[in-house]
Formats: sequence, C-alpha cells, structure tokens
Amino acid sequence: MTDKKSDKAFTSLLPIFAFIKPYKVMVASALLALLLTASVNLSLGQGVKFVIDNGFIAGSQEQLSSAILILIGLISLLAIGTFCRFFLMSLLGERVSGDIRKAVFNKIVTLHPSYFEENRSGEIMSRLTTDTALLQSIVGSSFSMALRSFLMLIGGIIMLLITNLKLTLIVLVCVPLILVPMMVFGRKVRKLASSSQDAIADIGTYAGEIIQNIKVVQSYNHETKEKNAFGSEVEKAFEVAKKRVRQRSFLIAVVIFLTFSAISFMLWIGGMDVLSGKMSGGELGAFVFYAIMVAMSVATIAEVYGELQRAAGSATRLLELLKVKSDITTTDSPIEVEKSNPIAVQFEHVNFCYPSRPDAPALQNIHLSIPNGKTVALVGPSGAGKTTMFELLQRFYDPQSGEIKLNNADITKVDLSELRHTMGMVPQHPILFSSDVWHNIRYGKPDASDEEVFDAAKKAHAHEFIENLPQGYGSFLGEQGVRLSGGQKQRIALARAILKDPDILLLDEATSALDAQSEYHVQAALDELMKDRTTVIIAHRLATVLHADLIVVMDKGKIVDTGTHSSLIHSSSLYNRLCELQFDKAAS
Ligand SMILES: Nc1ncnc2c1ncn2[C@@H]1O[C@H](COP(=O)(O)OP(=O)(O)OP(=O)(O)O)[C@@H](O)[C@H]1O
Repeated sequence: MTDKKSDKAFTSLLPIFAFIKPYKVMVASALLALLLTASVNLSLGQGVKFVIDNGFIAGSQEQLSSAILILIGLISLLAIGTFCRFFLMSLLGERVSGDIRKAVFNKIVTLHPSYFEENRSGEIMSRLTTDTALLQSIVGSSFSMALRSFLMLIGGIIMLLITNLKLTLIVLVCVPLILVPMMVFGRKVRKLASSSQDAIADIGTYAGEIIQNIKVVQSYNHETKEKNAFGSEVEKAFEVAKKRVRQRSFLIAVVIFLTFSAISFMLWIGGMDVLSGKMSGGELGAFVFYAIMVAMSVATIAEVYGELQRAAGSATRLLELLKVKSDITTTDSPIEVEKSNPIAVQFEHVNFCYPSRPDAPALQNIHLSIPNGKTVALVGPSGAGKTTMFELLQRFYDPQSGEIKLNNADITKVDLSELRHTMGMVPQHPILFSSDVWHNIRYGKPDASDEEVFDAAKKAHAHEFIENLPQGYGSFLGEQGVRLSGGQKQRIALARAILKDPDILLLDEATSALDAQSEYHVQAALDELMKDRTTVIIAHRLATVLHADLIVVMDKGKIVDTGTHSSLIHSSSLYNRLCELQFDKAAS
C-alpha cells in the first residue's frame, strides 16, 4: 500500500525530465563520468588486495611501490571522474531549477488576479524558492548519488561474492541489522527537521510583519510586547531544534556503534580464516573494503529515498501551478477594436460576483454608455462597486452575464494585451516600484526616450520636484516609493499614465486631501491627461464631479441615478447626501 503510494509520488517527478531533456549532452557526459568513478571505486578494492598480498605479505618493497603507484593512478582517475560528474550534475541542477523558476514565474504573471486571492502569496513565493531549491538538489546531486550508490551496491555485492561467499552471507545479514535502526531514527529526524523548518518560517513571517508595520508597533508602544512574542516564537523553534539535534546525535552514535561492531565481527571471522590459511590477508582487506562500500551505498540510497519523497511533494505542487489555466484568456481569433480616437465604452446589463463570494453580487444589471471623449464620474458610498467597474473594464475578472464593449467590440473577444494597451489606470494609492524615477515613469512605455519621459513628467507637474531630488531622475525611490510624499507619488503615477498615452483613462482619485499647492499641481496634471480622452473617474473631489460630463451614482452594486451635478443635486437624495458628506457643504 505504502509502496504503491510512494510509486505514485515518484511518478510526479517524471515531468521534471521535460526540463532536463534540452541538456542531453550534459546528462550523457555526467553518466559516463559516473560509470568511470563507479568502476574505479570497485577496482580500488582489488588495489587494496594487491598492496597487502604483494607488498606487505610478500615483503617486497618493489612490488609495494608499484602497487602504490597503480593505486595512485586509480585514485587520480577517480578524482577526475568525480570532478566531471560533480561539476556537470551540479550545473545541471542549477540550470534546471533556474528554468523551472522561470517557467513558474512566467506562469504566475499571466494568471487571473482571483488566483492570488485563493492562494496566499507567501505560499506561491515558497514554491518559487524553496520547492525549486529542493528540485535543484534532486537533479544536481540526489539522482546521481542514487545511481552511483546503486551501481556500487550491485558491483560491491558481486565483488563480495567473488571474494568470499561465507563472509558475504554474514554481510547480507548484518546490513539490515544496521539499516533498520538507521531508517527508524532517520525518519524521526526528518520529521523533526521539517517541523523545525516550519518553526523557522513562522519566525520569518512574524518578523516580516512587524518590520512592515514598525510605525504602528512603535506608536502603540508595543516594542516590549512584540519582543516577548517574538522571543517565545524563537524559543518554540529552539525546542523543536533541540529534539532534532538529540535524535540526530543518537542516530550517529548508534550507526557508529553498529557499523564498527559489524566490521569487527567480520574481521574476527575473516581473521580466523586468514590464520587458518583459508584466505589471504589481501582478500580480507578487499572484503572489508567492499563490505563498507555496500553498506555506504545502501545508506545513501535510503537517505536519497527520503529526499526523493520530499521532492515528489515539491514537484507535485510546482507542476500543479504550471498546469493552472488563467481564467482570463484571449480567444483564438480576436477581433479588432474599431479605431476611433477616443473610444466609447458600453456596459450592457452586466452582473458580477467575485469568485470568492458567489452569493454576493458586486454589480447588478449595470447598463451604462460612456460616449467617446467624455468624462464620467462614478460616485457612491464605500462598497458600491466603483472599483469593481474598473476591474471588469480591464478584464481582471469577467462578468457572469452581460457584456462590456469598446466601440461595439465585446472586450472578451478582443486581444487581452491590446485591450490593456488601450487603457491607462491611475490607482488611488499609486504603485511605485523599488527603483529610480526613470524606471517608474518608463513603466508606462518601456521604450520611451529620455525626452519623452521629461515631457510626461512636465505635463504631470512632476519635473520640477524630480529635478530637486538628490540624483534627479536617477533617484532611488525606496520600497513602494516611501521616499516621496503622497502628492509626489501621485504625480509620478500620472506621468506614467501620460507616457502610456492610453485611449481610455481610468482614474481612481486619491481620497486623502492634498495641500493646496499639490492639489493645484495634481488637478492641472489631470486636466492635461483627460484632454480628448474617454475618462472614467472614481470621484472623491468636488472639482472632479463639477467638471464631469456625466455623473453615475452607485449604491450596493447598482446604478441608482445618472445626470450632471446640477440636475442630480435636485433629483438624487443619495447624491445630495454624498455631496454633503464628501464635499464641501457650502459648495454643494
Ligand atoms: N477581491 C474581492 N473579493 C470579494 N469581494 C470583493 C473583492 N473586492 C471587492 N469586493 C466586494 O465587492 C463590493 C464592491 O467593492 P468595490 O471595491 O467595487 O467598492 P467601491 O465602491 O470601490 O468602494 P470604495 O469606495 O470603498 O473603494 C464590496 O462589497 C466589496 O466587499
């Protein structure tokens, strides 16, 4: 039963061969080196025999010298072969794990966003790093170790049988006697090692969260509390490690005792035979050599077996990830969006629930026309579904029913990258990468010239402050752009969108109030960006709704009213209330 289960587990390793296949020559050379080292290893036993019988026992200095020379020759061959095998296999392991990492990452970046809601990012990261590292050690060392040990085991047993039948039978009885306790303890150690790894991972997660939220920790004076909590996590990990270390030490002691006792027993029996003249001293030497080789091979195979089992788990997880199909794909024969500048947008009876909440409609029967070149403002209380409209427009999700059209072309039939190329999104919280200003603005158009970047920054009213940064456009902005103020981050994000020059602009306004000067700059940049473009804005500011051609009032996933500011202020009680709450009371 267990065997069947592990057989099944091992078959999950098979797809790795697809990644090894391109490196056939490397594998073949490594196997050749492996064969060489295994046969040299086996002939070393004969070398030992020769040295003892022809050198020591025969008492001939000359023969001893030539025997040692042959031995050194064999050892040199062994060294060269081992170098080739180790170098090629390790390189193959690195190469293959690199390829797997790339394949996994390439998959991840194309997956639909809801995949990341169902699967924790920490887990996906560990597939990319830990699981691939485990496969690297499998390809780079375990496979070749297992193969080498297998060859040596078979070869060793044959040599033992040739050398002395009686002693061989003793060895074959002794090996399991040593192996069984080793495997029992080994399994315990492995279990403890994996829980020890889990405990260390917990420590990492804990510290990561505290570092990320350090300001909250400090402002609530929670340093001591966090120190204690972290301390107890560390102690927990230590307790697990202590158990593991104890078991491991015990394992080593037992192995040493059993192995050397068995060798002593063999020497005793073999020594008796030598004394009675039934075998030569050299034969006994060679025999001990082969017996140790057989025992070591069996031990290695047992160890590698455990490792392969663990790797099978990793491989299964990785391959599962590689097999995931994105829910959002381009059809085989995509249609073109009729080119008109700007482009009109149409929501036709759209109904949508997030996959994680199939019973809670986020949008219900949304029917809305956004004429080309116009600005539409979405307003509504929190959770009304405004952001969801943007998510659907960019096809991060597809609606369960209804259609969204750009110039009458259903967006699910349009090429996905073409669709996203058409749109430019400026999120409420600008997303900046830990890099310099160049990289962050060029994200909108990677091949933009320096002049184009300057131009976009100027239009976004960002050029001046960027020039004043310590290294100008080459200034590093820190993780998530921590080295910039809120208004500055927004203007960088706007410059990025200006550089992209999209047909449709999706703008999620910042809710946090900017100071008058930043507000002026951001508004001026926005005016520039919205000129002659179809624009949808999630509006939080009075200036925006006043300028909008159409205001769409949303609540609980539905459109409740549409109109202009002056009409809605009379006709829509919700809009009226929102204005009072959100905008300046006097103005509304
Ligand atoms: N990824 C998600 N998975 C499940 N439900 C979601 C997800 N994102 C949003 N929702 C739910 O969908 C509904 C609409 O959310 P949405 O973010 O569109 O509202 P919003 O109008 O943009 O609100 P806010 O102004 O607060 O940003 C809410 O009830 C929200 O809880």
